[in-house]
Amino acid sequence: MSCQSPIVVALDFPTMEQSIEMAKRLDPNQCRVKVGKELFTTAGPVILDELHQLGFQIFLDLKFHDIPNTVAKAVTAASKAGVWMVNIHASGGRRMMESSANALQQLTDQKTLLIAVTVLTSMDQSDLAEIGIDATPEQHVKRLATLAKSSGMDGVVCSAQESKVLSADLGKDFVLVTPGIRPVGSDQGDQKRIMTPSEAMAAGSHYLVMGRPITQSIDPIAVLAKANADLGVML
Ligand SMILES: O=C(O)c1cc(=O)[nH]c(=O)n1[C@@H]1O[C@H](COP(=O)(O)O)[C@@H](O)[C@H]1O
Repeated sequence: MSCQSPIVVALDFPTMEQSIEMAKRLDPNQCRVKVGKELFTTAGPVILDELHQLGFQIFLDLKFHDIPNTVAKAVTAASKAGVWMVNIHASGGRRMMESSANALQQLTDQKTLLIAVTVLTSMDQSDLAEIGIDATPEQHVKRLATLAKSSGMDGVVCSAQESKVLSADLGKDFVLVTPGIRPVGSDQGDQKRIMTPSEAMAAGSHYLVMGRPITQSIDPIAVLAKANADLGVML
């Protein structure tokens, strides 16, 4: 049975041992997990097998961005590894996204959600200006998300601050995955566009990615349980 909670815990750890130790404290009925660049680079694909054996659905967050052929092959490999969700950069453009979506459609036995990253939640308008983008984060997210939808993506990664407008414009079935989630009182860190879990869900987010507020807290299980309870998740 698939997990009822929208929370995806980012296992951003420097070693396989630390990530497995954290995963064993978590419960696959209470969250999904995310494997990102740090952990995957250290541990390799075996981390996916280990987490699957513990019963978790996995978001493989490697944010692929390359020529269409290369990215299509990479998402195919991810899907064959059985991950629940994988992401690529929307700024790679239509052909990159379409070739990836087409490649996954060729696979009959596995449905992996294919999600496009729009504007990183660590960026604000001044960061966009510096890389030559003369738009607000919301304008640029809307533009990339619209392109992602028409290129066959299942959804996008954005900040929860954009969830309301994307949900209205692109429909409630277009999956919105939102990092930059900060419960009241938690440290913002390097994130710029943040929201609390309840606000994010009310805005239309489907999945909430939470790393440090859970994994670096004194009692990760308590923080996760409180977030689920605040969201009214029946476990
Ligand atoms: O694709 C992502 O998961 C992602 C996209 C984005 O725009 N912002 C973002 O923070 N992330 C990831 O989400 C996680 C957020 O972690 P915390 O800031 O510790 O909650 C990290 O693993 C990031 O790599």
